[in-house]
Amino acid sequence: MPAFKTKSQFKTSEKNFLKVTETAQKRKFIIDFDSTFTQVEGLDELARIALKGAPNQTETVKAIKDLTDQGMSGEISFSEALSKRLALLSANKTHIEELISFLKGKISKSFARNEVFFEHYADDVIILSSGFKDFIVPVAKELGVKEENIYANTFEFDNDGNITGADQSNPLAGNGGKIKLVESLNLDAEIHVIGDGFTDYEIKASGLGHFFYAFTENVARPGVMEKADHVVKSLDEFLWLNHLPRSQSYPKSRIKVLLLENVHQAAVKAFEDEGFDVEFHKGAIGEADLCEMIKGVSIIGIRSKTNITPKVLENADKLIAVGAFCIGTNQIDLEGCTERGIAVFNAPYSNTRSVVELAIGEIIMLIRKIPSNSERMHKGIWNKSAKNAYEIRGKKLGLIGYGHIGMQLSVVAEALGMEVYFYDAVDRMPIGNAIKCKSMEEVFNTVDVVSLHIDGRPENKKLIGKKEFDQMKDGVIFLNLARGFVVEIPALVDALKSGKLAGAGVDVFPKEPRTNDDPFESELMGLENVILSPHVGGSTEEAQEMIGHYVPERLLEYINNGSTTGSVNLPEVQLPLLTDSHRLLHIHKNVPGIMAKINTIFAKHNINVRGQYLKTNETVGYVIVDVAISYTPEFLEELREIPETIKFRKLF
Ligand SMILES: NC(=O)C1=CN([C@@H]2O[C@H](COP(=O)(O)OP(=O)(O)OC[C@H]3O[C@@H](n4cnc5c(N)ncnc54)[C@H](O)[C@@H]3O)[C@@H](O)[C@H]2O)C=CC1
Ligand SMILES: O=C(O)C(=O)COP(=O)(O)O
Repeated sequence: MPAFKTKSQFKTSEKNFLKVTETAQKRKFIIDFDSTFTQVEGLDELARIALKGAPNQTETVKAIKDLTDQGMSGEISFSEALSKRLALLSANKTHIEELISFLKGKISKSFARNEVFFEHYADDVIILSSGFKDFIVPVAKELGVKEENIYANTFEFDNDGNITGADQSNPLAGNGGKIKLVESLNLDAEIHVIGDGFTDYEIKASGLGHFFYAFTENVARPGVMEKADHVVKSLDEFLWLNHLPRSQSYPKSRIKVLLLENVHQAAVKAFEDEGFDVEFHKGAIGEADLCEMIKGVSIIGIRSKTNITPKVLENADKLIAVGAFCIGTNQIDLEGCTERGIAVFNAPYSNTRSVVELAIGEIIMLIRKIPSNSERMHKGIWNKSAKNAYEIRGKKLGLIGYGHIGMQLSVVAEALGMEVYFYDAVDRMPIGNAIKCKSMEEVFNTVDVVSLHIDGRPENKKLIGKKEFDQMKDGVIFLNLARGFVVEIPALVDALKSGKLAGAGVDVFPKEPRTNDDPFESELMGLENVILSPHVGGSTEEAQEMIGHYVPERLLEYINNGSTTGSVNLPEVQLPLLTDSHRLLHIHKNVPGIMAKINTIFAKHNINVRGQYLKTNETVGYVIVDVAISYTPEFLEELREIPETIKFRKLF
């Protein structure tokens, strides 16, 4: 679904609503072009294009960029920066054509998504730039800016179409150009100036502008930011601050997303592309630090090693959603999240295949005694022998836990000629030729290889100990790629040392290092025919990339549209896209009478309901109502004040 509304989705009634909120005072919006309307500086890019392939390209482009920065930050005068830059450029008209098509793809993201503002205020938006009309006009017109409202320099060319300089009669070619130009416009309005440079601030400083907004989506210049009335990370923030037509009900650049444990960059991009304020960390974060870091965060993305504990939740003053970029959610206080109306999502299938492949690989390696052979070889010992080395064909594989991973492993193992037996706490239908067992003990008594694929629910703590190992046949291969705490490590060590187990593959541990810089310790270290791996069952490029797309999609659907598809703790609702209405999302305690209270408020305020959806689970109810836009703040307040309300959001 689109993350923001396009012009056509922004219906008349919504525009009318926004009109009402306008102030009586006429406003004009003076907007800078380079690094504000577009993500880049036009002249720098022109230099890059014109000097492509030239021997001195890198140095010249850098020199031009340095001059741009010096001019923008006020270190040297504007006219000095401009004339020096033009002297370094060896550009002509064909380069300008290339630049225009490049710049059309580099319109700042928050500008591109707010076409509705430019359309609505076409008469009041002024582009004021020390750049050049030759490339600014075709780009700014893309969003509906009127050509007559674009003020900028113009190039001068020689007969061959080469740029020779700037039209010096234009006030914008000299120092203080922007001020002179605004003065000449005689604007009788409240002037709002948006830009990233010192010359933009100077309009306000000269007394001609009323407000200056330092725009930092593309470049943040501290010297300019400290002069600003407001620092805005996106145009959305500017529009929100001024109650102007916009595509985001609340600016995403004010919504903090904290991504931990090196989640795939696709996830970072998904949130950044929509303008969220993203913070990324490679490692997991411990409880004490997370209690601080979580403050002000609306969305957190974690993997298996960051614990969202009750204490963390106590500090999560703004948290709306948790994304587990993995399968397991045992690291999250799900109950606490539900009670607080925080939606939790995971990636239930994306790394299944990766775990299965690792399990198959380990079974073959262990049954052939490759780990111990390999270790000896590294010490120079050659010990060629078939003794106690077997094929997996015809061997019996026992699966404890026959969920997504267990089932897929079952299919692949059968394809390799293994017989599969399984036990699951839930009555699961066998796939292929797998044989369902009534207990773990029945599996243990039967099979040659035991592999655990249960989830990490608290009841599974120490599920496998001495008693269970004793129930297994002698010489069994044992795998744990599920969760470390489900196995009693001392009992596993004893079973390996005594020869009860012929080998083991262990990917998960009761205590795992939080980052790659922390040491790993385990009693399993140094044991014969044991494969230890650093919890990499799901760590493949394929799985991580898939997860990096899948989880943000779920989170964004929830944030943007209210859908809870795939949530592991909130009632699942798949909602239609929101058009021509406002959407109210109300999460409440699931107690009798709550819907009556909600409906009474709707009736009292005579609200025109366009769609209503309700789903409950044991703890909470989630009601979504699409309403016509003509409601009052008092109506919203009354809904919010229903005592059973847990969370209330409004989307448009
Ligand atoms: N090593 C790694 O990197 C990875 C580890 N995992 C772990 O694997 C687990 C399983 O993943 P999926 O198969 O996708 O989950 P799933 O939820 O589809 O399957 C788990 C199955 O275990 C069963 N189960 C739970 N406790 C049981 C018990 N005591 N006895 C018998 N059956 C029991 C459940 O009924 C369910 O059918 C995850 O929860 C996660 O902890 C998952 C992905 C990667
Ligand atoms: O998916 C799971 O549950 C896993 O155990 C994988 O965890 P990870 O993403 O590697 O921290």
